[in-house]
Amino acid sequence: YCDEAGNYSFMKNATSAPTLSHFDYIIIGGGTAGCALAATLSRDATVLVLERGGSPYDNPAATDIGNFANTLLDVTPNSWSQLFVSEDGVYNSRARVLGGGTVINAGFYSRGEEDFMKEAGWDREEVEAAYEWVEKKMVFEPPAKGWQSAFRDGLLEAGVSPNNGFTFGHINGTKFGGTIFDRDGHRHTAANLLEYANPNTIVVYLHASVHKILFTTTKGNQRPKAYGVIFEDASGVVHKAELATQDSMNEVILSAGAIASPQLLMLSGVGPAAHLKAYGVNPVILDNPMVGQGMADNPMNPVFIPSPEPVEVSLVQAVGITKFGSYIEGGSGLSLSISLTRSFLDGVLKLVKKTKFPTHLISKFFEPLDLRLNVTAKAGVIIQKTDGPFSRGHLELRNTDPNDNPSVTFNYYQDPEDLNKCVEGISTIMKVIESKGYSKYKYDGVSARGLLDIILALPTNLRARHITSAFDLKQYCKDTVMTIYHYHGGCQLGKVVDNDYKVLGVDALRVIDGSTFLKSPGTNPQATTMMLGRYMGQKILQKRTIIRGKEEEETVKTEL
Ligand SMILES: Cc1cc2nc3c(=O)[nH]c(=O)nc-3n(C[C@H](O)[C@H](O)[C@H](O)COP(=O)(O)OP(=O)(O)OC[C@H]3O[C@@H](n4cnc5c(N)ncnc54)[C@H](O)[C@@H]3O)c2cc1C
Repeated sequence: YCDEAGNYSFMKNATSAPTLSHFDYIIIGGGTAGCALAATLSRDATVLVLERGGSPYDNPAATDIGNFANTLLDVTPNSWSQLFVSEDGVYNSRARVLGGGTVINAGFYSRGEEDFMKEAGWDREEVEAAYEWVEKKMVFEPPAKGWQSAFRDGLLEAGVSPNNGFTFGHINGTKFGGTIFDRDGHRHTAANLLEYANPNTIVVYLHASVHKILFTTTKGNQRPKAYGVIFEDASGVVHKAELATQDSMNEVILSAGAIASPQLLMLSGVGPAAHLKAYGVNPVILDNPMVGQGMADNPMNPVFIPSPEPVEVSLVQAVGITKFGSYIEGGSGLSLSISLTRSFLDGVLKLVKKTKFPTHLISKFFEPLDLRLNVTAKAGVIIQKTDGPFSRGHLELRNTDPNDNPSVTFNYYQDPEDLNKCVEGISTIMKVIESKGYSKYKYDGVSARGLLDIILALPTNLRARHITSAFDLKQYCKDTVMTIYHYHGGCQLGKVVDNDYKVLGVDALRVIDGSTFLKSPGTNPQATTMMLGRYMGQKILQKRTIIRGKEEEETVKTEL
């Protein structure tokens, strides 16, 4: 049921959608969690997936490893990567394509830590089975060539031990993890999980932007209940999809990611009542001040290391899982077009025109550069990611347009513990750079400390630089912070959804995606996000079977 390009027969442009349709489950967002969930639910129910972006199969070269940076920096109006700038002055991106983040990310695949599973209250065996279901379809062992092996050796010399070889598991020490790039550098995405779907019971509409979740209005003490959604196609035509029957099993499920899920809940009337009223959201269905709270983004600080030797093109493969809460990852040989970088940063300038942020670093950066250049960096980049994090912020509406970015504040490094982890992380990176194992990929006489100065001069963000006479790593971490794109929260477990991912205070509505996380799982979250989609899909179907069995029993009894 797919053509040669990989397009599924059940995948259609939303312009062909009827004005009104009915399904057992309506999933908002065909992303990382959404695809896994939809494929699973379709085995025993009718499923509609509404994805605002297009198909990743339309331009296969764009998802190859060599085009990682160019695809991510393409921020033209309908590209797969939607630029946003947080109130912290850090540029960031949101996926806008079937497969979600897995289509534009760095591809590293590593399972979540034990504590994360325990805190979420998940069933261990079913978690294991759900990870395996994902891995069988789209995860590979990376090739571990020259640069990645030298980086691994440097990590071990820097004390991030033991050497745990190749594993998906989250264990302290240094390891190679999985990747969603195959040995030819082709990316496999969450959209591939739809190969598991039942083609007769699932419909995927592309370029279908959901504007609102519809609720039955409350009468007396009755809880509000979701019964459908409104979505707009690429021609601006509005469609409605409703749950097939108003029984207790059918549901609308939000899987629109950590920015859009809290935003859509608010636009549909679920959120802090005063804030919603201020934006004219009507009716307010439920006052829940926790919607949009607990937003977090793990800070990332990079170090670029020009290399005298050629390096392979690699994204994340080796990782150091330190005991002090910093993950050290790296890539090499990234190529990017300077004119695309220019248009990306022009996009940033447009978004921040009227804000407090200084922009001189951006203009200075382009002065010596030829915009026609395509650069393949003979260099490695090593980054530290702070785990957790403890620092948290919030999301607020900026307007009522679901296609626009809401206002997001992450408060990077506000918590001193996060800052300490960064300092230890950067110190470890400096040891890796100075190590014997890494020496082949660093020019003689270049010091790790000197490489940090390069980053201070680059427009890695819009934050002011505070150059002090005595070099201060804490200040360096704050000034050069970037995102590793692992933002999460906004519809957190226990605050907006219960342990079954049902939205508190309303019926027939769940949120299943990264917005429910209390912290970022594992070194990188995509493994656990896809696993969650599969795991919850299975749980929902199990419950459905039990309820249906009971209903059939009741019918037989009544007939007798
Ligand atoms: C550049 C980058 C690099 C990364 N690198 C890695 C990595 O190497 N390893 C790793 O594990 N993780 C990585 N991540 C993080 C990981 O990819 C994300 O955490 C994960 O994909 C989020 O999954 P999700 O299901 O919560 O949201 P998403 O995958 O973003 O899915 C949300 C979907 O909802 C759709 N949507 C939103 N609003 C609407 C609407 N109104 N109507 C209809 N559809 C809508 C979006 O288009 C999107 O497809 C990276 C992310 C990025 C961006």
